[in-house]
Amino acid sequence: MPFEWSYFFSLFSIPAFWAACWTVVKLSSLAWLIGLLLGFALASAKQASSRWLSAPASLYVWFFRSVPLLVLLIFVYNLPQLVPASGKLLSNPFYAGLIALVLTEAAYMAEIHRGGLLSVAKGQREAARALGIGRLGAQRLIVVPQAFRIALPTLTNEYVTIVKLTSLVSVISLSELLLVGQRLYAQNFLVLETLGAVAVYYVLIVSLFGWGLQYLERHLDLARRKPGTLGEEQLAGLRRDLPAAASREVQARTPGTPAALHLSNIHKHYGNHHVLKGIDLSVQPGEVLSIIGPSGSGKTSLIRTINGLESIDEGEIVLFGESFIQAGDRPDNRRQRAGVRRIGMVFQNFNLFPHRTIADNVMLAPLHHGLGTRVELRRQALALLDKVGLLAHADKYPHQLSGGQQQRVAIARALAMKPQVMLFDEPTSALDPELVGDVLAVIRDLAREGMTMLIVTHEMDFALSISDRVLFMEDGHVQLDASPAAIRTGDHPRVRRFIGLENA
Ligand SMILES: Nc1ncnc2c1ncn2[C@@H]1O[C@H](COP(=O)(O)OP(=O)(O)OP(=O)(O)O)[C@@H](O)[C@H]1O
Repeated sequence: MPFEWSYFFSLFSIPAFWAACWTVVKLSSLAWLIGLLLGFALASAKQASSRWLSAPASLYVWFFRSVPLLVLLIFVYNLPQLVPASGKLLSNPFYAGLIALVLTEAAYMAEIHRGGLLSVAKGQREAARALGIGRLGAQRLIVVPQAFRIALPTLTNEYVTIVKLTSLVSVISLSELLLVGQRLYAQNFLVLETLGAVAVYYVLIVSLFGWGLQYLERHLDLARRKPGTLGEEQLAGLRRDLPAAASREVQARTPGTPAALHLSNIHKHYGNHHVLKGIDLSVQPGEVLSIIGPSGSGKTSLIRTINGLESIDEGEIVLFGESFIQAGDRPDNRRQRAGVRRIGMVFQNFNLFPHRTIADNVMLAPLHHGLGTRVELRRQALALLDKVGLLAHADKYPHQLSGGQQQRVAIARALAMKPQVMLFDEPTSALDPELVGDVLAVIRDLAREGMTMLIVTHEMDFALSISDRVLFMEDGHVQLDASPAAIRTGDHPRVRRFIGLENA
């Protein structure tokens, strides 16, 4: 029997098919959208620290990924036999189909979202926390946008899967494409022609929406965004409008003012590993301290405890005379968060927010904390970028900058919160040697301005030239706390050997 081409083509002008197309589009889009939201809630619950959230979410995902959609469809459609009150909704095959699809898809999409959430680096959350941004704010501004971009290609693919799965809803008599086709070939037996047309309708829907979602993907792909460097004329125009970047009050060292930081008897364990063994330390306003010592001596651990990124097991940290961190504190509590806002942190790996422009990175935290209007804060951000020599790059994304430039943006980002103390955790360790100088120059300028700073560094010449005091740490203890001059001239063979002032 020859293929009936004229009949095949006539199927594209049948209103029932176009109505079925619309049903498929509505059903798939709603199932995708609701599944997307529900899946995200499930993924977040699955990652929660509370078992009361993670256990039910895991159970849901496990169960609904295991049940075949066809079984679920028939079950949901027949549920009114068991729960008559549900009959109003579920006797409509569209809603019964939608509910079954959402139940299944939410389980799949939860796993896709979870993959996205897991791939957002830990440093992103830490950077948010160091800027005083709470857990919810960090999720909304930093984690979710990045996780969504990562998950989008797989989520797009899931839309295609849903469109095809809607053909199963024909078993509960929804007039979607397959059922319209089946009704036709049951009368005329032109099975191949009819199914051929049904296939074409599906391909049409998948292609149209697939292209739409691919366009969205491309639009969100940061690698494709390449804003240029601003020209001299633009820079001159911008500078005319900028406030001075004096971002904080210089702390006067007058007798009687409380120490900027006072650490007493700080102990820290990682499991059985005793990393900080009773650190006592006072830092006066405007003082610059460099912390040096062999690898594993506890330098990074110490600096991370000072802004609450690590908890302490014993001791207390007092900030400008006010209790800030105590052993046994609930992490990220209100008192700590208020203190953290007074401390700026610069990380070894910069931890810039890759989905935001450079200017947005700098203004994100002050905007979140309501420290000014968007216009004022953008001007302040541009002034800070000018201060660190990066105004021309304000509208670029972090991936367009060198490591040294990224680190200078990270310093500007920390300064935007007008901190009273700055912490630097090996700020130049991840940089090529030729990029180190510019970052150190920015830190040196801050020291000259009187910023209170603690700097973990392996740059010995820098540490000796910039610091009021150098702390030498070894095995969780501060072995020496002395001025650079005292280290140069004093009898400290171990430290002098470490610094390279004496041969081993
Ligand atoms: N999150 C962690 N979990 C378990 N152990 C850790 C953790 N962070 C650090 N440590 C351990 O604590 C010790 C001190 O680490 P820390 O990073 O503070 O040393 P450091 O002096 O900064 O070293 P480096 O100069 O190499 O960065 C090391 O032995 C390290 O392995």
